[in-house]
Amino acid sequence: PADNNGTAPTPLTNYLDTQYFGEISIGSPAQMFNVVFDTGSANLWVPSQSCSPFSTACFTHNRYDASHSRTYVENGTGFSIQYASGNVRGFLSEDVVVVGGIPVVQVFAEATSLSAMPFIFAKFDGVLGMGYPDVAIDGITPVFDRIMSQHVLKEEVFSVYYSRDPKHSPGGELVLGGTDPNYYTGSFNYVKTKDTGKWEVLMKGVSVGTRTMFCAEGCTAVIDTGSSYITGPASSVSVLMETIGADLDESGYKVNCDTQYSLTHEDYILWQSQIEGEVCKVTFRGLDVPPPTGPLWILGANFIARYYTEFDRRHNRIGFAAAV
Ligand SMILES: CC(C)(C)OC(=O)N[C@@H]1CNC[C@H](C(=O)N(Cc2cccc(Cl)c2Cl)C2CC2)C1
Repeated sequence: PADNNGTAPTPLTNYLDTQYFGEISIGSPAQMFNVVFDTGSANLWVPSQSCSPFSTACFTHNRYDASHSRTYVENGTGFSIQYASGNVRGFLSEDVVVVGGIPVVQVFAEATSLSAMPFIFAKFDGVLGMGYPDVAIDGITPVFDRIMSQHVLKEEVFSVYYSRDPKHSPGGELVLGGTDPNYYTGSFNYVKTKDTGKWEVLMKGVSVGTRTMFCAEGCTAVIDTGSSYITGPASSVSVLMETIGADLDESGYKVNCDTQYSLTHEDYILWQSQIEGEVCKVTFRGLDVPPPTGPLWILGANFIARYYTEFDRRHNRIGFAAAV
């Protein structure tokens, strides 16, 4: 349950600074799942026991077994999500879901097919969407809305800390109902959400040093805890990468590791040791989202790792503070 000051923390695991996930349970007795708490979506789905044996991505993850839960309620409505990078198909079920110790009766999707790309790379089992109900597929009330209607939280907010060091424990923390002062310094700077219904803000510009290079007249930025990187219109990102001397190859932008960056490079350079030696990946990606949704920038995990973020449903605003 929410602890005595009306907040409920969930520790997160940091996998390679690109996937941050925490544990929830579904069913009675509890079946445990690792989920990404994704502000860019608003549905809960986990792999299903009745997943096709040919779906590798399904088979290498924890699967929900309705027949082993005494609180399972059948629904059966079809469900599918089309991601940019893949898709999830299945059917709806209802059961008790426990997040941060708070139980809710929740309609969620049992995934019976998960596209190999990208889910074979996923260390998490499923996704718990923390977006607004407007984004929810099949009009399902999202988990956080079910928790808010229980009036157990001190504030109708949730906050996210993502560590920047895979060795740091915990790798991050989600707090329902408040913030965790252990993970930020200074005060919050609040930004109104663009039009309520999505965790997106009006970004006033993208600058390198003191020079505003893009979005000078304002553009949309999604604050997306479920995305690994910062993405922007491909043309803008390619100019940005040129400025920092990065080259593009099939796996994204790279720079050589000993180039000094006047800009806080640790915020967007991901050092990885690979077979062929050390590789420094730039965590910016070009991604052209077609209108009307796009063009937009997506500020993902590496942005959130730099700025402790509070998502405020009461005031439809997002707060940023310097992460420790
Ligand atoms: C329109 C709608 C379907 C709601 O859009 C979304 O749901 N949009 C989601 C927005 N947030 C990121 C989501 C995403 O890309 N992944 C895949 C992913 C991300 C990082 C690392 C890995 Cl390995 C993977 Cl598989 C889900 C896991 C969160 C899509």
